[in-house]
Amino acid sequence: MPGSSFGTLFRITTWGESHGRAVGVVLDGCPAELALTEYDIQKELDRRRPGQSRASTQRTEADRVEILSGIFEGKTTGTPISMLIWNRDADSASYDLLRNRPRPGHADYAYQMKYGLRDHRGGGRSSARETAGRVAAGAVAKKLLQHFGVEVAAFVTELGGIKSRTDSVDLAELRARVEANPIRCPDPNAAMRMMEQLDLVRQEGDSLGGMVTIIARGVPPGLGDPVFDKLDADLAKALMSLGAVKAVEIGAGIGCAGMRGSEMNDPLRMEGGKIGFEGNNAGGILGGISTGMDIVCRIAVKPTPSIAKKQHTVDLAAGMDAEIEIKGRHDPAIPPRMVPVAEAMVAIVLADHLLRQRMSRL
Ligand SMILES: Cc1cc2nc3c(=O)[nH]c(=O)nc-3n(C[C@H](O)[C@H](O)[C@H](O)COP(=O)(O)O)c2cc1C
Ligand SMILES: C=C(O[C@@H]1CC(C(=O)O)=C[C@@H](OP(=O)(O)O)[C@H]1O)C(=O)O
Repeated sequence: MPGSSFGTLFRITTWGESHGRAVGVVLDGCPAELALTEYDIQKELDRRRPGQSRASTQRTEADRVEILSGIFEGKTTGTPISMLIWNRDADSASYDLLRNRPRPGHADYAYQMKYGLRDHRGGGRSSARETAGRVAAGAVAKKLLQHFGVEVAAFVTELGGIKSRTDSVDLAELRARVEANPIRCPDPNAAMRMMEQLDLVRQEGDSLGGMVTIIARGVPPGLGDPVFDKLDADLAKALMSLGAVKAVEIGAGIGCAGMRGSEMNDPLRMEGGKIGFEGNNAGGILGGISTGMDIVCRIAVKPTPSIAKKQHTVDLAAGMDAEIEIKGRHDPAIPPRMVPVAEAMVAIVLADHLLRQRMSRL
């Protein structure tokens, strides 16, 4: 189905709606003989699952994965891997009054303009519930990357204007600190202040935005393409394809505009017989191709559009101005929930390019 698939050799198609029976993914192109268990998938889905803290939507879903195909006796078979996650706690009645009233900031109006009709219960395909399929496929990508010594970790670096300091360089330690608090910020002081701010804003019926950083370590040099399917271009598309992401930065990102060449360039040098770089403003990518340095992406995530505060909208059936009060269960801020989802998208792009790179040289 056009618009539902992503990737070239490691290709995913997600399916399902937030208030339909289930959501899921078909992953085609994963090589055979990759050791893979249900637990590998479940542990990533558990990180994404809604309803885990007051920083998240109160919709409670177990999100147990059912693997329908592509795995035999703990290994991938090389055939399409199909995975299903049931919807058990959709509260569709909370959307009854919104049938003809598009939510400001959400996809409702544009979605209706595209298809001419719309299942008004939840965001349908534009709901973040769709990302469960991406995270399931991302878990397979992570397993494949592990085989090549590549790891991916994401964390919240800013929420509601509160910025964090991140000094840890060890990804395992970083990950432990990220999972230690519901904000998923590795700086415990900043995380505490972010949560206080979030509690205040939630009480006012409002929401917050923020920034998420994603690091990929151990990526071999040479992944990507010099034109069009540049690694940074594919990462930007993957991350921008997530709801609420409004900007993607690689390395120095937007800050590069104010720098001089002598500040921006990362000089090369020999380090113990190997070639290295003195800095990483490039974010691990030059000319669309990985350099072997950490790949560093930052995404700007807008405040959750579905807020409890009364807002102006229109009534599409009556053709009149109207007011809207949203009663459903929504994330007061998206960045903490974005962490496993952004990791999954980066892992999928890297897995795709790893497989492509194996075809580009004898
Ligand atoms: C992980 C994640 C969780 C989200 N949670 C919510 C939510 O609870 N309520 C909501 O209205 N939007 C939520 N969104 C954002 C909407 O899905 C998104 O704003 C909508 O699809 C419109 O897309 P756009 O913001 O990119 O224009 C979430 C997005 C992500 C990625
Ligand atoms: C259900 C999830 O998050 C949902 C993301 C979402 C949205 O509009 O993006 C809206 C809410 O869902 P509902 O359709 O029930 O109003 C959130 O609860 C999930 O992530 O699994």
